[in-house]
Amino acid sequence: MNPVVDYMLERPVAGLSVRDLKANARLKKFALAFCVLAIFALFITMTIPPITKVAHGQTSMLAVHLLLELFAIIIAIHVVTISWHTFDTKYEHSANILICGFLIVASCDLVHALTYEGMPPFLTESSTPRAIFFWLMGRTFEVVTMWLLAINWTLPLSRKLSLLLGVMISALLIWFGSYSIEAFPVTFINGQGVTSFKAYYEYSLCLLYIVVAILLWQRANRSGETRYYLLAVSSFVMGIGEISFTAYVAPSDFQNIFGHVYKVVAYALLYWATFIINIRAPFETVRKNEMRFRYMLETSPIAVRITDSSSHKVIFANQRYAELINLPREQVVGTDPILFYLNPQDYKNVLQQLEKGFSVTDKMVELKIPGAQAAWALASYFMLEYENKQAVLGWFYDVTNLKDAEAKIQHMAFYDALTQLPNRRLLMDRLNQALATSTRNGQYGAVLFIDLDRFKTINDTKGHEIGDLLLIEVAKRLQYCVREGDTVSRLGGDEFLVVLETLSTDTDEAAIQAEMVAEKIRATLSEPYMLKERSCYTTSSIGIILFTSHQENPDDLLRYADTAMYQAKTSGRNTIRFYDASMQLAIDTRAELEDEMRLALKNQQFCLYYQIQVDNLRHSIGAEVLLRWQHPEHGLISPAQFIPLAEETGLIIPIGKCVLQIACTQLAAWQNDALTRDLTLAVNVSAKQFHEVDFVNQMQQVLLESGANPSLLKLELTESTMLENIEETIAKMREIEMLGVSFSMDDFGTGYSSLQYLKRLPLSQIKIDQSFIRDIVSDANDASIVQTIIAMTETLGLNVIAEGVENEEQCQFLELRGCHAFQGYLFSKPVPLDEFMIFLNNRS
Ligand SMILES: Nc1nc2c(ncn2[C@@H]2O[C@@H]3COP(=O)(O)O[C@H]4[C@@H](O)[C@H](n5cnc6c(=O)[nH]c(N)nc65)O[C@@H]4COP(=O)(O)O[C@H]3[C@H]2O)c(=O)[nH]1
Repeated sequence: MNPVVDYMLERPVAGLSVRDLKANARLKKFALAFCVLAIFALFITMTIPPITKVAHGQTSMLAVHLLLELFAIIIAIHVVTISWHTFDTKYEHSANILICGFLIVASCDLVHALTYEGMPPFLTESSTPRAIFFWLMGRTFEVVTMWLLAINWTLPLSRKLSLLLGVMISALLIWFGSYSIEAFPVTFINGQGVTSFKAYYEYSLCLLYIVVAILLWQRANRSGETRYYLLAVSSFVMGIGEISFTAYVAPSDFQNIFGHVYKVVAYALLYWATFIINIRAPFETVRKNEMRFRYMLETSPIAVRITDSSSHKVIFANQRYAELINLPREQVVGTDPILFYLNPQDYKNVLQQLEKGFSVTDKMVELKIPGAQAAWALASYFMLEYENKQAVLGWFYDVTNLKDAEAKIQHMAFYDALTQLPNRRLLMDRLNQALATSTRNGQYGAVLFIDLDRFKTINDTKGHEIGDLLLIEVAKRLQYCVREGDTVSRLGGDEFLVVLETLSTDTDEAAIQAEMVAEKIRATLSEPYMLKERSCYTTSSIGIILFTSHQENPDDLLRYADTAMYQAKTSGRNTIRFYDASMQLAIDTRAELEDEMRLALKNQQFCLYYQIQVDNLRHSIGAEVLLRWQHPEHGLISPAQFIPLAEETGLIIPIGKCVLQIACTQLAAWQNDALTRDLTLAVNVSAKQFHEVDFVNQMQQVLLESGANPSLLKLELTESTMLENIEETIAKMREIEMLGVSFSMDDFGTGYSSLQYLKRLPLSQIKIDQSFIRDIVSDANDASIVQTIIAMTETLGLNVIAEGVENEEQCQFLELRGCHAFQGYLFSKPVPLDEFMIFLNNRS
């Protein structure tokens, strides 16, 4: 038998199992058919004249009657006894009614049989009216009992009191029927048959029986309980049987006997109903419960196993257990469970605990699975009696997937997904351990910070896929270069970190050892790579820091190694550098400066100085704006100190925007003053700023917002800025030129100074770098360079201006060579705006 299939049949549908529903449907058909048959039989009976005798002679009639009545009496007593014994079961609500009611019915029917005409005297003489009285009482109490049953009424009495009530009513009726029958209406007249009282009484009973039958039928439909259908049919048969008791003339008439037969049939149905209630139903419930539990076991996602506690062999296992240990179900029974434990001691300990009377719950066990990966289960064990044997019940909740997921999560938390190397978190942990070991044994350790040179270029030019493959290959090579106890990790991007342990106790020796490993790494990483059939090359810059005691902080060690790596990078890449404290100081200062610069921008500590530009007649022709940082602690800071870092960090972009805005606003303001109306303003623009994608838009916007005259604005770009991506630069310069803005090439002469490029660039002016001006009078070389530059600008039709003019000799020299614009301390140093305005006023 398959418990699952079996359970499905027993599964409740609207409170009833499929089986119950089918059985009820069958029973209903049977009941209805039975009722129709009973009516038909009655109809036939009623058409037969009443004189027909069924028995030959009085004696045989008595025997037949007694037999028929005995059957009913036995069943009535049966109902009483079964109800007595099932009083405490779920049918108890009807039990006390049945005890009391059917005890009266049984007593009445017994005395009815004993007082039947022709029977020997019982208490008094037997007679038909007496027998009829007990008959009518029996039926009356019977129909009332059934009615109470149909409406589910309960006698508020105990079992014993219900019995006592039944005995008392029975005794009262027997006494009345035996000694005071005269007080009861006449029911039978010899030779005439039953009286109309008796007939109407029977008709009333018939009606009541039928009403009760209907009520019971409705109850059966509502509850789905089979017994109510049977009780309903029983009541119906009893009811229509009553009609035949209205038709006989002599007690031995066929109709009387036929009525008794109906009663026997009705009682047979009653017996069936009580049998179902009291005998079959409990077994049925037990069977269903058993099936339900089996089903639960079979469909349980938890593996269940029962082992004999003496032989230790499996005596029961559900399907899930068979799946868990990867064996066909039929092979599981008889196996020794200990064979499946990865650590058999686990199971032995469990058995010991159980023997001591303890249960073992939620124990994590690892199971050996034939032909498969080991499984993890959360197991609980209990002692149990199973099929009369002492047994061990084991529940196993398969947590292999959870364990795998846990391992995966742990791996993800501590390992880099691309290279599978320990990540920063795990590295810090290992570094802490290495520091502790080093403190204990006094041996040096080392942190190697490895950064791939030009990895970004490889990534950009060859694609990220190749970049990823390169990182994976680098990880492999790094692991190959170190010992087993050392840690190789990836911090992210192209940065790797190696922690070397147990180096020498001597500093120099440890440094040599660390350098040897670093050199091996450097050489190995610079070997060519074949990635997706494409050859690829890279080198690495390695920074090293040695450590020896736990006083070192892992974060600091990483920072120092990073600094050393940076040092290696600035020393030309593909090199190794040990950490140097002065380098760290410089880096820290830089970092500090960067933070301060951001703050300065926020707090508007940047301001502009103006330096006059004049022509050969010393007339003011314009000015150059030069940035200053008014530091709250360090005073005025020159741009030479912060512009390079601002460029490196990108801060030059917001700073440059700010300069442009102030300069243009100032230019617009000058429009209203005759003294300044014609002055040009030169603004330095850094390469980063100029190459911003929307620089043209920025210019456009700043001009629009400020209202400055673009033709008076001059942007100073260095030669290197212009030559970086020359085509794009030219295009951009042309766009800006269209706005009316002109360009001056700053620091000319210090760079490439190619005539070919100069010709193509939309410049209006060239600014000779002050380094040539400084010694122009004394240095023939500088003099000839300046002369060439001036000649070149003439050829190209460009203006020329000399910066850093500090004395008259320099100025005259330049003038003589054809340079007619000057800027320098000879005229004025860069000064704040108010000073600049005073200066202009004084000059005028
Ligand atoms: N010894 C000497 N020096 C003279 C003389 N006349 C002018 N100078 C200095 O020469 C520098 C000329 O500026 P620069 O070549 O554009 O060189 C500038 C420029 O490249 C950059 N800079 C200044 N302001 C800005 C700015 O707003 N944006 C950008 N991107 N760079 C700026 O900082 C550099 C240095 O600026 P400063 O320190 O102001 O230095 C200025 C100026 O003070 C002189 O007769 N003798």
